[in-house]
Formats: sequence, C-alpha cells, structure tokens
Amino acid sequence: MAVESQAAGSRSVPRVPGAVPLLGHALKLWRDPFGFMTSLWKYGDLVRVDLGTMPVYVATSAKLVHEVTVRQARSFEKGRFFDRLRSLAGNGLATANGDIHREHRRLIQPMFSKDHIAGYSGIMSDNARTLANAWTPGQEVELEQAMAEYAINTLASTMFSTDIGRPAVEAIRTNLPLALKNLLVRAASPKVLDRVPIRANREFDTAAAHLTAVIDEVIKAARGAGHTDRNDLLSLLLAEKDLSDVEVRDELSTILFAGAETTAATLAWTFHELAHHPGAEEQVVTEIEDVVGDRPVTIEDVPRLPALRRVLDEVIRLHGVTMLMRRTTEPVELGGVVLPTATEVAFSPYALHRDPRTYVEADRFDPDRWLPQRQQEAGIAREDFIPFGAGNRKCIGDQFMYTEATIALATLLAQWQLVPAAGHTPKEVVSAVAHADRIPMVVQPRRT
Ligand code: HEM
Repeated sequence: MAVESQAAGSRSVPRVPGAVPLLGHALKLWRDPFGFMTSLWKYGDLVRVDLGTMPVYVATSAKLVHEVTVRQARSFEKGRFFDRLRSLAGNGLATANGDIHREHRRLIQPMFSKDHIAGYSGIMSDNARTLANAWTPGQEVELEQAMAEYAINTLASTMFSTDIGRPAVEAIRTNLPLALKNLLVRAASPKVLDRVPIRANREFDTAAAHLTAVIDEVIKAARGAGHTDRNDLLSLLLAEKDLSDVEVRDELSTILFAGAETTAATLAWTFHELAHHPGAEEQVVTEIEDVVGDRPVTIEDVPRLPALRRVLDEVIRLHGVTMLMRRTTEPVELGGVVLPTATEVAFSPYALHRDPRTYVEADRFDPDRWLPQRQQEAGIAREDFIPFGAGNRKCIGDQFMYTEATIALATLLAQWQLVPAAGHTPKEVVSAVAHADRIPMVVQPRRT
C-alpha cells in the first residue's frame, strides 16, 4: 500500500493518503467520518492525518489507545476536540484538565455511587412507565426524539431534582443535537473557519447560546428558591462556596451534553436492532417476562437481565463514540515514535469496536458474542472494548446509563413491540456518538 511518511520524532509515521492543500483530510472526515475512521488501521497502529494544516496522530490499535488513556495518561490533556466544546460545556468535567478536573471529579463522583444510582432508579422506572403508558396502539413514534426526551427528563429529575419545566426540556432536546451534530465538523475544521458564518458554525453557536441561557435560568431559579439541601447534583454544586455560577453551569451542561444524547441514541438503536434481529428480541422479551413480569422494573432487576445487558453492549459497540482527542503535555513515546509536547492525538472507540482484527464479523449485530465463553474464545480483552473510555477520564455515568437504559428497555419492551415504520432506513449520522438520522417505528401492544 503506497503511504507517504512524515517524521514525528525518532521513527516516521505513515501519513494517510488523500490529504488536500489547506484542508488536509478534513473533507474526507466530513463526508464519510465512519468510513474514514474505520479505514485508518490499514495504514498502521499510529497514523497521521491532517485536520486543515494541523497534524493529528491517530492511535488505531487497542494497545496504543490504552497507552494514551491509561498507562501514559499523565502526559496528556484533553485535545482540540474538547477545546472546541468549550462554548457548550465551558470548563466542566469533560473539558477541564489537571487539578480542576481532579477536584471537580472528586466533588461530583459521589452523585454516581451505587447508592445514589439505586436512589435514582425509582424515578427512572416512573419516567419509563409514564412513557410506556403514553403510547397508543398503532402510533408511529420517532424513537430518537422519544428517547432524547426520556434521557433529558431522567437527568433533569435525578441530577437537578427540580422540575426544570417543559420549555427547558424542549430547548435542550432541540438544541443539544444541533450543537453536537456540528461538533465534529468544528473540531475537524481549520481554526480559521471558526469565525466564518458557515451553517455548521451558525447552528453550533446559536444552539450553544440557547442551552447556556436555559441552564442559567435553572440555576437562577434554584438559587432563588434556596435549593442547596437536596440530594442532587445541582444542590451539591450550589452548596460549594468556591464554585461560581459559571462553574455550576459548566458542570450541569457537561452532564447534559455527555449524558443525554449518548443514552438516547443507545436506546433508540437498541429498538432498531432488536426489530431487525427477532431471535435476540425474543431472548430479551422472555427474560423480561421471567424476571420482571407485570410489575415495575426495580434496581434489583438490573443485574438479573444479562441477555438485555449483552444487547446493550452490542449496541454500544456498533454505534459508539466517534472520536476522542488528547494533547501531549510533554514529549511522549508512543508506538516507537516520540511525539513532541503539544501534539494532538486522536482515537475512535467506534473504529476500535469494528476492527476486524479483534471482532469476528465486526459489522454484524451479535449480542451473544458477549457470552463469557464466546468472549474468551474470541480473545476480546478489556482494552478492546472501551465504549466509556478508560483511565482517569473514563465516563462518570456508565453505571447510571446501564441502569437507566435497562429500566427503560425492560419497561417499554414488556408492554410494546416496536416495528420499523415503512419508507425510511435509518442512517448513522455523526455526533458525540453515532446516532441515527431518524428511527420511526410503529408501536403495537405485546400482550392483548
Ligand atoms: C451510552 C451512554 C454513554 C457513552 C457511550 C459515554 C461515553 C463516554 C466516554 C467515551 C467518555 C470519555 C471521554 C474521553 O476519554 O475523552 C465519557 C466521559 C464522560 N461522561 Fe459519558 N457516556 C455515556 C453516558 C453518560 C452519562 C449518562 C453521563 C452522566 C449522567 C455521562 C457523563 C460523562 C462525563 C461527565 C464525562 C467526563 C468524565 C471526566 O473526564 O472525568 N456519560 N463518556
């Protein structure tokens, strides 16, 4: 394979073909981000792509991603992707570096403890039953939208434990996807384009401004009402004397941007995949009937639904986070190459999870690949499956999401069978995770 080489320290790093002057590989990334990211391993474990005129070194093997996220994590900070996120999430947990990140993580972590998540499970179950009871036989539901509402409502009622009100939930539901959709384009574009009034920039800026305004209102209302004594994230942050309103806002918007669309997309894809894999759907529905029956789903049910967990893992494997970035804070040796300070490094959980070197029939939906014996036979190691990242920047909300998603799926699937609506084949579109353009489905009662 003909590959140009560029030096990055001691050894040369293959440069992915197809860069054009000024834009580098940005056009390729815009046009077909999934195809582009999943093709990179063919050029090497560490390859160079150019975003505009800026070189980015992409780690394409689980081993090198582990070096970046865990073994040498101390030599990295969050990269350009996260710099671009700042107009949306300020210096919140996902974007902050160093001491601020450590302190805020320590502050927020207890809200995601096992006990707290058990405490949220009743609200998750109530929200899921409200949704299940609102559907009517034969109704066509836009799953992406319905799941976004469920995820935002659940975050609002657990983390903010205040009724942030229909208009606020609606503002978040419509603006968050717009901001996230344009994020990758923005991160992949040359910096000079940031100020150019192209549609992606206008949409991103407007959506981020709306979101910020809505969250400011929530904080103002909560301060006004003296909400500092409740057992939720908003109270915890407001009670922290050293945090300004802007810091509180940054953490709240971070939780919303990191926790809403990711979970919503996972849920929507799950209904889609199950409808196209009747064997898997039957296994899951039988399990739910056996374990839960007609009563509301509780926290105790979650670990007793292993087939549903395999389905969720398979959905996150196939439709996961598109791209993450880091920047070296000192010279780092990676894959036999010394990367100088301030080098941008990227990796794609989405591409790792579809790597045919690790996963047999990597593009096929096969939840039973997660049966312990099959996983062991296939030699899938922990580093090969990183839907929530790894190391000190690993997702704080992974157990929250497994609980929330399991409760929602078990509640809805017990009552409803979802059938794809005619006339539309969902397509993956780029966002924080690979979400669908639309997943319209018709709901039919499961029990008559
Ligand atoms: C399917 C659902 C989810 C996926 C796939 C996901 C994925 C991720 C990934 C890959 C990271 C690491 C980013 C990096 O290494 O740069 C991350 C971080 C984070 N996630 Fe999630 N996430 C999900 C749900 C949630 C939920 C429900 C919440 C909150 C309620 C949440 C809050 C966060 C936060 C705050 C961070 C930053 C952590 C830090 O840097 O210390 N996520 N997530």
